[in-house]
Amino acid sequence: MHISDNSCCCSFDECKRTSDWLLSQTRYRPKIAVVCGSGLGLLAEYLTSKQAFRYEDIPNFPVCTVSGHEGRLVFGKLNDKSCVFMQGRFHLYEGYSLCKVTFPVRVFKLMGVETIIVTNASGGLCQDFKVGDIMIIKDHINLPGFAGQHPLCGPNDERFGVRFPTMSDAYSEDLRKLALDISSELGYSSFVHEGVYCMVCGPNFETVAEARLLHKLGSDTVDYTDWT
Ligand SMILES: O=P(O)(O)O[C@H]1O[C@H](CO)[C@@H](O)[C@H]1O
Ligand code: HPA
Repeated sequence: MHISDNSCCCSFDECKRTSDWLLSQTRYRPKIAVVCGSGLGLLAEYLTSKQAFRYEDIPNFPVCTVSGHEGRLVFGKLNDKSCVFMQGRFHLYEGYSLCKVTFPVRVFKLMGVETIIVTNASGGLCQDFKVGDIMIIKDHINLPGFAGQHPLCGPNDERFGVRFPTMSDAYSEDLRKLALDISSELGYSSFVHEGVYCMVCGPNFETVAEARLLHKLGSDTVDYTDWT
């Protein structure tokens, strides 16, 4: 059997090297990671006792090329819990491989992170949504994945996870409920929704026909990112 040499540029050892480096540079041992999407980097300012690393100073880390993504990994405390925030993420349309785009998630896993909260600035498809509304992702459609662009394609290293991961409960029901309950307590229910997120490659925004199609397929928002 011929197996093509298309090896992943972010092997277990490479991810481990980055994870070990970070753990040697910080006393934080976060169990929670937050990825800040476009314009949302300010979320990291809520952390106390911050320790920040510029992406270019972290071994093996990609760098941000998109405006609105500062390019820092910020460790700190939120309500006394250790967290790590990505101030800026990586996109396929920047020219990065999916391996590189998802590299930080693998590094977080090796650092001991158990919960990841991803945020993004996406385009609304649901007629009920208004600009600035917040949607909590309950499920997604990985459109590039249907066409073979999937970060889990290639040889599988079981140390990261199983070959065929189940996706029927990809987004924690408990965390979604918590977010909705808190939104309601805060009086935010009119602009906080739950819905289905669709990933595409970008970088062009969708045509009207494409937006209509994605909505008909069951998507409420569309964006270029949430591989990370
Ligand atoms: O998903 P985030 O990183 O928030 O960015 C979104 O916003 C940018 C376009 O405005 C694109 O990069 C799109 O993916
Ligand atoms: N499409 C994809 N990504 C986006 C959009 C959009 O309309 N708006 C912000 N990010």
